Amino acid sequence: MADAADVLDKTGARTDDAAGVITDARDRVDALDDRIIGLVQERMAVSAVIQKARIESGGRRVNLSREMEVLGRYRDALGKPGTSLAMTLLELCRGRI
Ligand SMILES: O=C(O)C(=O)C[C@]1(C(=O)O)C=C[C@@H](O)C=C1
Repeated sequence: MADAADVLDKTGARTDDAAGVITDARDRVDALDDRIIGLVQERMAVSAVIQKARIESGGRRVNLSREMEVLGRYRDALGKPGTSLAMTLLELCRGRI
């Protein structure tokens, strides 16, 4: 059975109140991460539809001008780390180039 010391240790909190806040908020973070992962998987599937249509029409998998637009949206919304996030998303969606 987890005693109070275990709970405090797991959360890094130094009081029971703080440990309760952290435990509840971590549940919300986990739920958000589940949704984010689901959205990323959905984005990968939609991106695959686009790439397949373009390749089957004789075009290339990658469209750099569109990637610049995507990078710009994330940078405008989230700053420099947004650019890194968008680059990771693009790599997930179209593979490494
Ligand atoms: O929008 C496109 O044309 C896509 O192919 C989708 C996408 C993306 O995942 O955002 C993927 C590869 C391209 O290089 C550009 C963008």
